[in-house]
Amino acid sequence: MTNDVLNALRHDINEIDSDLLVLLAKRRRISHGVVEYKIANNKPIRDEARELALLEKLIGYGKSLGLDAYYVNNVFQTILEDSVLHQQAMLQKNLNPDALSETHRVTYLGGQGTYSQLACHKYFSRRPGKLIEIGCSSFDEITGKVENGQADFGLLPIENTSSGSINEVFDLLQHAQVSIVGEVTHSVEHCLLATPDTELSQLTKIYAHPQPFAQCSRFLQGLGDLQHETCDSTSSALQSALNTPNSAAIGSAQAGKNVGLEVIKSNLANQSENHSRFIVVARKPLQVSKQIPTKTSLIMATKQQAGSLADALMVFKQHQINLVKLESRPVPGNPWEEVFYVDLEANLADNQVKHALEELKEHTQYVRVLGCYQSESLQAVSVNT
Ligand SMILES: C=C(O[C@@H]1C=C(C(=O)O)C=C[C@H]1O)C(=O)O
Repeated sequence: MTNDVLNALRHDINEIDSDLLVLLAKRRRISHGVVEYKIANNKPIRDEARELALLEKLIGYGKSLGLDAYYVNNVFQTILEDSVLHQQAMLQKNLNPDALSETHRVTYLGGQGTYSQLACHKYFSRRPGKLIEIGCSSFDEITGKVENGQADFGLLPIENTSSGSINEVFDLLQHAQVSIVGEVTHSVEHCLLATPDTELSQLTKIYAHPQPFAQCSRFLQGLGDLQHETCDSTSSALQSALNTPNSAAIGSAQAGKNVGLEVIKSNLANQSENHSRFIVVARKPLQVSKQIPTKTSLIMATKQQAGSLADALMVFKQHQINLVKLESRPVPGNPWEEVFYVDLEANLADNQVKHALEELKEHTQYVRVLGCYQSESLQAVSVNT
């Protein structure tokens, strides 16, 4: 094959890709139109029966065109997720017109190329307006900037599929005067990043934030006796690796590329599916439409007596409220006392949640609602392929 033939084929591929983008943009605009109907008719945003019918039809049609079911399913699950999350964000904007202004100042840990920045872009890409990013060097600084009005939103990682809950953030939520207004999940692909031509065997030191160290513990054990230096953020780990011979940092391939570091090993995390969930905090709570899946997060301290946690949890059962997370943390300054963080699959505006919170007071020393927000962990419809 000559170069000209290759170029001609690539030209055709480029044209098809552009056409696909035009069609995707058109599909998204039409799906935005559907929101108006759903608002006017008070219908849930998500229609799983429609999604299933659509996927089955597309998979069948795809087969007749020689496209395998797995491929068609994957492509359209991504399109549907985008469509539903965009519609939900539009509905939320409609309900809270003042919450997202023309510009939003968002603060997160570290700077360019950090997982926090990637999650921030993912969350705000679905929300119109100009993004002003403010990098911080600690979680305290993030909530501080939201509390004192220097930022409108803060992004905090709360849990990871490999390393579990991020205790520092749970502890911060006990006192910070902020409300949880959103969540976003982002896949985290840890790589070992070093200056060009550095070999794995030459490394004497690795820089990383404590979270990547925990999430890649098995890979690191296999490397033997290397020095580990913890950094405030992935951005500072990258800078240290840039300035120190025979060292590497743990971060995303993109973050490395941004600063001129190369990937010397990828897929470092203990679990191949490594995802982090971030919460979005603001000064004021938001209202969440009953037409979308919602989470309510609480913090509660049970009474110091036998069975008090079980009694508190029974309240949720009696009101048929599904609990999706329960985390306990010690109370600073009161050794052996615990507070519990609870995520409910429910809307604070629902009557059963209001009644449950009222009853919960009888079984607890205190209860505080941390926020009610749009749940972004969409469960994809399952289709036979
Ligand atoms: C667009 C709609 O809303 C959602 C998005 C869908 C889509 O993008 O095709 C399908 C069903 C709904 O979950 C709709 O109800 O038609």
